[in-house]
Amino acid sequence: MDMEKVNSMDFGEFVDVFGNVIERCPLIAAAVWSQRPFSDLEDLEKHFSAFIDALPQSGQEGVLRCHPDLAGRELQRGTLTAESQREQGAGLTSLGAEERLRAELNAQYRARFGFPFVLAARLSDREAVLRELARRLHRPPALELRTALGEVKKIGRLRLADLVGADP
Ligand SMILES: NC(=O)N[C@H]1NC(=O)NC1=O
Repeated sequence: MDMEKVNSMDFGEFVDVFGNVIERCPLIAAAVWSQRPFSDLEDLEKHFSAFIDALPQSGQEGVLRCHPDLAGRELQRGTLTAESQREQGAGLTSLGAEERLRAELNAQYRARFGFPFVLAARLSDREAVLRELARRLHRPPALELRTALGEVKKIGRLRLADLVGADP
């Protein structure tokens, strides 16, 4: 799909295609549509990021809360969005002690910060997820909010590249 095609999309089509660039936040795609035309993929990506940056803290936390737990119950139940399923399904299924430790750390993280632990799964692997969970769990909340939003943007960048980089 090229940029000319993206810029020619009507509102409904744009939200259908880009509505899950930010997990379960089609409102962001809806707002970005108003800012077309986009010069290239990077420009499109900047608009998604800028929208997130401009949100008040409650909105930024809301964006994070729209994410499923990483390798959590939804992965096992198969109720993730198609994008999340692809990202998490590849390398994050595991059983037994590791699974329990990850669930426990995910729960501690959510209890401390009030949003789920978010990490771009496609740029990571099982061991790194556990390492990062343990490391980020004890950081100051303001710093952690910034880091988590950075991961949301990385996930969005990869999803956009899948969509726009793809052949028509
Ligand atoms: N919680 C969390 O990080 N979720 C995700 N990460 C990712 O790469 N895809 C997701 O759904």
